Amino acid sequence: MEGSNTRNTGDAAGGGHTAPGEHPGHTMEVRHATHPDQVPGLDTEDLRRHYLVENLFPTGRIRAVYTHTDRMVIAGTTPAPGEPVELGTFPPLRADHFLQRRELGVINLGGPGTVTADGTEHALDTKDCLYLGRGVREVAFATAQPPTGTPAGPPARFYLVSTPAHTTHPTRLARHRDSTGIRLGTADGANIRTLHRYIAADGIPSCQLVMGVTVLEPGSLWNTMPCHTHDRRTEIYLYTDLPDDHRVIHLMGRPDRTRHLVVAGDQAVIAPSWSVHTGAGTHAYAFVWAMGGENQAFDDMDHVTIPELR
Ligand SMILES: O=C[C@H](O)[C@@H](O)CC(=O)C(=O)O
Ligand SMILES: [Zn+2]
Repeated sequence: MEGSNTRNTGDAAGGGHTAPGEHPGHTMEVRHATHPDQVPGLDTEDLRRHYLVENLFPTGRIRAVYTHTDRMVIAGTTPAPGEPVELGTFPPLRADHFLQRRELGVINLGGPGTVTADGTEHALDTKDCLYLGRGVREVAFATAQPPTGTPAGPPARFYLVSTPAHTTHPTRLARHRDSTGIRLGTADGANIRTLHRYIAADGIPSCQLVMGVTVLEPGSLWNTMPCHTHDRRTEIYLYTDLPDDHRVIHLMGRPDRTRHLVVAGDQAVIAPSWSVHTGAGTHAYAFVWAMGGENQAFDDMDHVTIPELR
């Protein structure tokens, strides 16, 4: 299959020049939407090329993926100590700045970090979530300096999810340590987990973005089982806190024609509205889930019973 993943860097779309606000090291890959009838004909590599996002957290620069599936953008960066990474803009957006027509959720998955938005610095610890609304112009990500005399810890690692926005909502921070979350699952189902809803109808207000983190208990392996689809929203899972030598077996596709992707930590999977999105790890893990689309009604799901899966 040709032409579905267009590399669209500053060079490709800008005719060799870099416009103001575009950072030469940053990249934005554009992925087209797919039809569910394509899935049964896709082999492992094709499935991964369309739905899996790897290498999302380069050091000192941003890698972004723009999917035409609900026009969600995901991106990641690992700022080197002392060298903030500016968001800027990307040629495929044809925007003066990233948030000109968009809103953004940011979750830090690494050590302590900061996000500076139009001059205001926000400190984000691991799993804290910052919402930036439409119209914010200057955004920079940094690894926090350790207090003098203390050795440097792991760098911050920022995961970004953005959707188009029709109006402005205020910047807001949700702290992981202040969130009690919702306990779900059973020991018999090997799926005890805590779901933290950050950007949502009952959380930080947004235009369409819904975003949070689910953390599995040690010994629990399954997320979202029984699983579901939601025809009014696309959802993207980013698996994290998974040791290097472990994987999540992620199920996707129409409920009666599933396929699987073998996913490592810090990789993301795009689930179009027709696709289930569930998985079992060879080890416990956490994942960031983010949705965009027609509504924000979290419970607007079509549940799939376990025997219905094929
Ligand atoms: O539509 C909602 C999403 O699939 C997730 O929020 C589900 C989830 O985090 C879980 O069950 O652990
Ligand atoms: Zn879902």
